[in-house]
Amino acid sequence: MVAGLKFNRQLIQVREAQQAVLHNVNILPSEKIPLVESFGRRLAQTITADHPVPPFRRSGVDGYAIAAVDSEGATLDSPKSLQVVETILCGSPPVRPIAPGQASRIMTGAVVPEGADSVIMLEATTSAEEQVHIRKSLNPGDNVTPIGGEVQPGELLLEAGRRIGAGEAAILASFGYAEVPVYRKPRVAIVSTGSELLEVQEPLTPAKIRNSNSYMLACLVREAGGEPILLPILPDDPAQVERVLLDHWEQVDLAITTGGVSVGDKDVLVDLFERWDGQLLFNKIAMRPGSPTSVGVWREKLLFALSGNPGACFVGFELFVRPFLRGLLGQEAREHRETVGYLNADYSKGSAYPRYVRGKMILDNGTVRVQPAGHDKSSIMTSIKDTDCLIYIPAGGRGASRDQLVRLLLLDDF
Ligand SMILES: Nc1nc2c(c(=O)[nH]1)N[C@H]1C(S)=C(S)[C@@H](COP(=O)(O)OP(=O)(O)OC[C@H]3O[C@@H](n4cnc5c(N)ncnc54)[C@H](O)[C@@H]3O)O[C@H]1N2
Ligand code: MOO
Ligand SMILES: [Mg+2]
Repeated sequence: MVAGLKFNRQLIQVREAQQAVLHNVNILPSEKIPLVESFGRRLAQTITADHPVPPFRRSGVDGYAIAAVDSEGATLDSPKSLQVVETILCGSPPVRPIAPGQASRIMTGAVVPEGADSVIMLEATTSAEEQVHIRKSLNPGDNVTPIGGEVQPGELLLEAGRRIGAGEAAILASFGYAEVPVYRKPRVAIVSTGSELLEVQEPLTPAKIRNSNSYMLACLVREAGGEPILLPILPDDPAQVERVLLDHWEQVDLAITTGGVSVGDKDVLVDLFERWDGQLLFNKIAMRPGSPTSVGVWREKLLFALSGNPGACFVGFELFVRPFLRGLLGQEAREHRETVGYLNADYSKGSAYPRYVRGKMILDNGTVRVQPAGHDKSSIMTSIKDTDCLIYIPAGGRGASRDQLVRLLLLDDF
């Protein structure tokens, strides 16, 4: 990019910008971690079943294992009596097969013995000495889960790229993955720039504000499966920003800066882009907020220069950084899930560019409605906490009106 860039920017569409970013995805290497620490991580390997579940014929109730044919015609008033040959507890295989006229006492989760094809619940029996009286007729298979009844050997259980949560952890444990292959967490440097910024612990002084973007971004990075590396706030000095970023460049996979991307005298990232040896992918996007959001490739890594305005910073992360992180973590689907919903209030601000308005979904008796944030200016930070979707308002003069159906980008990570 050449000097004069500040005022000479080439506008591109959001989709083109996203594609330019995603073009630079290289899936991260994998590592093995203990299962107990794997929550929220992304599987680096497809998991298939190497054994059936259950691995043995399993009783679903406490009662007696029998051959169903031996219970034929049994009722409450005319029970069938069988000889009890064994008690089968969980964790110990049965030692005696059932012969005609015989039964074995059995517990929920224990192995159904040879010769038995069903289990009668304890409550439908009475017993005396070595005898059990069956008071109900059973069908073969009643209360027995066959071998492989839940999972057959060779079945696909979990695809690579999947986020590990409760259900995935249960599967991994069942199949013996004490160590889980996951993609390494992307390490993300976060640098807020701006000479007006104070560290969180500092008292307010004239013309200053505390840095909130770094902490917001650190949460977003974590939520997306990355490891945030918070660097100290930096003043509007491009040489210093360049030096600090380069000092950390080896140890990170990407960097996010905030602030200094517009046309102010001290817009420090713009000045950095004029002096660095990187390649700018774009510096002006047809969107609100965050039109000056810029992304470049620097020594084979991406630098996401997000706007300093908190609202624009948030939207910039969602539209560009999160899809990129999904890519690094091996996910096929990198874009946000979408749905549609009815606007719960007029949104009368028109715009030359499409808008991504912070919204909160309301599930109203099977209908999705969406409340646009009351304070949605890009400088507003307090409405971010109530945002679970971005409302897409197409470019145009009139915005959108209450009850109009609008596109929604869901911000949950699937
Ligand atoms: N003449 C023009 N002025 C502006 C334009 C424009 O096109 N022409 N664009 C506006 C838009 S749109 C945006 S968005 C902002 C972009 O600003 P920058 O990315 O350069 O960000 P800064 O100027 O550094 O800061 C903007 C605002 O955000 C506050 N800020 C910055 N960093 C933080 C932080 N870490 N935590 C909390 N708040 C932060 C900063 O104090 C400013 O108030 O430019 C418009 N101007
Ligand atoms: O595009 Mo700026 O991000 O509106 O405030
Ligand atoms: Mg500025």
